[in-house]
Amino acid sequence: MNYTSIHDIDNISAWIEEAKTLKANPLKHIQLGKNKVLGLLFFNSSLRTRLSTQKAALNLGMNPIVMNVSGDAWGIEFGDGTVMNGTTAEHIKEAAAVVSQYCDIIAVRAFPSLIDKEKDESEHVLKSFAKYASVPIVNMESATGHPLQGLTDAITISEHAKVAKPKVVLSWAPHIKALPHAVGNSFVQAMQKMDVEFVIANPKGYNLNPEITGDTPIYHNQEEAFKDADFVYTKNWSSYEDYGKVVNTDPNWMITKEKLGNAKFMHCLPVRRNVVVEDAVLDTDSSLVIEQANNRTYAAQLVLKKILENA
Ligand SMILES: NCCC[C@H](NC(=O)CCC(=O)O)C(=O)O
Ligand SMILES: NC(=O)OP(=O)(O)O
Repeated sequence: MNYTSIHDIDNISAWIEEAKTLKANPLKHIQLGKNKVLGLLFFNSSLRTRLSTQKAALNLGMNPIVMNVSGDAWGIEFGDGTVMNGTTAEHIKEAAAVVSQYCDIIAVRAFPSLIDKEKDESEHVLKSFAKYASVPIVNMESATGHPLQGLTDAITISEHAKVAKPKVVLSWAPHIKALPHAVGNSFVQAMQKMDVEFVIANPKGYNLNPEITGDTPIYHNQEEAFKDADFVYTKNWSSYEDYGKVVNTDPNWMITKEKLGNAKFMHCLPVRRNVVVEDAVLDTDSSLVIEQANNRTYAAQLVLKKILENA
């Protein structure tokens, strides 16, 4: 069993309930991962994913080993039949096979280029690991998805929902850099599986991949979208249409306390204060961001537990 996308969740309510059970008693399955090794390979920066996934492994009695692949490892070639006379020193065929001998599960973080849409959408890094590794693969944020985050967010919303079918808004917010679509995509996919009223708010030119958003309503008017919201999940992403470009930095899309009203604020972190969201939101009880980051441990622990049980 691999965990590479929100679609790998067969029954989200059951997964959420099991994650809550793990959270209540995190060390209950400390024997399950005994003598098993989790390899964490990072092609990009991380704070939460790197630490919470290790913590999850430790809670299951596994031994995590971590590598910053970009920079520390040899440059990995992903192309088939490439004459490797350039900057890459070893092929994914060898790298994945070798790492599989050291690890019982391999977790990978590899962000998109945001330049070559087709290549990013092919998920060539994650898929190559899945193809050439002989052990299960976990996605720690790939070009198009961040399913550990999406599962975390579903757990957090379930914990904080005060009504049977809460209204959840995914809102784009400004940022100075071109950011990936992965977090937004996985959040959309998670909410589509939940019993919530779900809408998206983003400026024109910022619609996410329509194959992912499907029939989820998209508003270009933030105020209208926020009406009666219980949860406002905020994230910047670059344009999908004009792939990887920053086509709008309108500060009026920043989340303020006034706009939020009684809704809870959510963000995957890291967040740029007073660009994406004002201090007045993050520094009050309206913000769930620290609790979300805590739930990363239990989402990862649930995924690792399911993989270990399947092995
Ligand atoms: N893993 C959570 C988000 C990671 C990444 N954010 C960033 O790159 C923010 C960088 C910055 O603010 O400089 C993203 O949007 O996918
Ligand atoms: N939310 C999240 O994935 O954070 P990191 O990028 O710090 O791992």
